[in-house]
Amino acid sequence: MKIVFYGAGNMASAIFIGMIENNVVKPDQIYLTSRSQQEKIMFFKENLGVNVSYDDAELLDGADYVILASKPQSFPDVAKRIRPHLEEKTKIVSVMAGTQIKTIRRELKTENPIARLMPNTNAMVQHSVSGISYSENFPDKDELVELMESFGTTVVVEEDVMHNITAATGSGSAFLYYIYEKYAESLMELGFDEEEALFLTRNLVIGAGKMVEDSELPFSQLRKNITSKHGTTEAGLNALDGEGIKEILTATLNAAANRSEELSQDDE
Ligand SMILES: NC(=O)C1=CN([C@@H]2O[C@H](COP(=O)(O)OP(=O)(O)OC[C@H]3O[C@@H](n4cnc5c(N)ncnc54)[C@H](OP(=O)(O)O)[C@@H]3O)[C@@H](O)[C@H]2O)C=CC1
Ligand SMILES: O=C(O)[C@@H]1CCC=N1
Repeated sequence: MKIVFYGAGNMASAIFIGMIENNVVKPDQIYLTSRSQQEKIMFFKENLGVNVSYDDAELLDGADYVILASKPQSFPDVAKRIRPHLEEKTKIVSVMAGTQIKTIRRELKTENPIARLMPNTNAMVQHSVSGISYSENFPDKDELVELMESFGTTVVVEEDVMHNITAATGSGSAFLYYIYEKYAESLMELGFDEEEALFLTRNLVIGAGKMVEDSELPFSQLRKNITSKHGTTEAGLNALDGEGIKEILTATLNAAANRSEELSQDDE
């Protein structure tokens, strides 16, 4: 199997590191290229044993999969590189937010099978939850799912659901990290110094994550187990509701999903 990544940034590296760590592919089956940051991809070559090249003919020769992992705005340049060398057997997998299958087809001028994947950077620890949608002519869906499940779980969705998946899980961890950042800042306002605030927040998040992983209980029950009648937790939760936590999260997710739609219209 030969898997070629156009783009070796945050998302691509989380995917290939996740795949390698899980032994689903060998490092020498992975080929990386980028726009200009040779140092960065040489680091991956030296530390992981993956291949690196800027020669598109060599990269695409016999490729089973090409992973499109640049920013959507860089895709026209990426397409220019790929177009002349794309072989019929190569399946294309895009992780670009908002870029539609029909746009990828048009830019690459190809009838090759195309899938869209919306992963997240938790791929690095094999915990991405990724949406997948396929072009009609995509063969071997099972092979792709198996590859993608090497770095987490997958849900197959219609392409128009990708906007919501992008918001929910593609961007989702960033929203959670931001809440943790703000939590630590609020702890500093309570009087903890920065080191203490980060230590407390980090361990709180790790512990809560492990509870979610290990417990069969729904979130609501985990919460109820902490909340005494007329106690401190109830007081805090009432303040959270009073500030409109649900509305804030709904607005956050709508803004992200709408931006995905806008990105998809940019390339109409
Ligand atoms: N980050 C995330 O959490 C997620 C990102 N995505 C999607 O993944 C994609 C990449 O995001 P992210 O990894 O964060 O971005 P990064 O900026 O970290 O990486 C972008 C990569 O694309 C490369 N690139 C740009 N132009 C070209 C080109 N002409 N030829 C080859 N490579 C090129 C860059 O190379 P160089 O460094 O040399 O400029 C870089 O390696 C986006 O489309 C985004 O929507 C999807 C889900 C989650
Ligand atoms: O912010 C973005 O546009 C990309 C897509 C999902 C996560 N990062």
